[in-house]
Amino acid sequence: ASHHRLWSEIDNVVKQQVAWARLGVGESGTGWQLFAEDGEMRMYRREEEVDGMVVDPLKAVHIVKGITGHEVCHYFFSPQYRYDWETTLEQMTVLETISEDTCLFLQTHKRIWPASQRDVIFWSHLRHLPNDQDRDGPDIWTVVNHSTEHKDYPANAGKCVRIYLTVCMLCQTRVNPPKDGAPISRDDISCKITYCSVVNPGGWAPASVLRAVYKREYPKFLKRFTAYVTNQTKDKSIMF
Ligand SMILES: CCCCCc1ccc(-c2ccc(S(=O)(=O)CCO)cc2)cc1/C=C\c1ccccn1
Repeated sequence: ASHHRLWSEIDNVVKQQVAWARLGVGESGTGWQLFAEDGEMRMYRREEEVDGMVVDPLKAVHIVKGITGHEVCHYFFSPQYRYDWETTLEQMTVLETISEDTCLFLQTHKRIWPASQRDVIFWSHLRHLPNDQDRDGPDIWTVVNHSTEHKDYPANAGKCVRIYLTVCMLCQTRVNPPKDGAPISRDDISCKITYCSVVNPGGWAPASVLRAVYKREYPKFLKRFTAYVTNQTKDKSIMF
């Protein structure tokens, strides 16, 4: 693809995020704390503060039957579906379509009492990392969202507090080929999802409020999003 102005930053952040996402949450001693479980979904966080602000990294691992990593990343990346699954979204603007797999978004999220309303500007990049180079390597589809600046939307100029985030949705598709050589159906596929996020809430917000928001909103978000993809794809041919 023709390289654009953000290309080198995107390439570096994507490589770093893929490596980070592929690190397991290890033994309990590694500081990751399981805080939510639902069926195959496990959600972990680390309690970290920067300048007295909560910036708890989050890592979720989920296994969803009947969908592929390409489908998960397609519905996570594409702006036209976002209002269907992102419940805390108040306003989303595509500031720039940089290439067919890279966009610049401005989002305002609904105010969560007692904190003030937040907005965020981030580039979003969809990438397929095929496993052809190393035979047994995993075939990965990923979307990385990473905060950036935009000259027309300076931080904290309006009513919203600007937040900063890095998010990685990393997917690996598993196929159990049917014994009788029949064509692969949705019963023969599943997707292992690793969702990582680090959000700096910008201006001050009470640690208890932030941790309560994350504890409530992240499990809801991942369950709702994956159910959305399942529902959108169930009658469509498989997008590998
Ligand atoms: C006081 C409240 C401060 C936090 C507000 C907030 C900040 C960031 C974000 C957020 C979360 C996920 C993304 S994404 O994964 O890139 C997908 C595209 O939308 C982008 C933004 C949301 C929310 C507000 C609520 C909230 C918190 C978690 C999970 C879900 N909602």
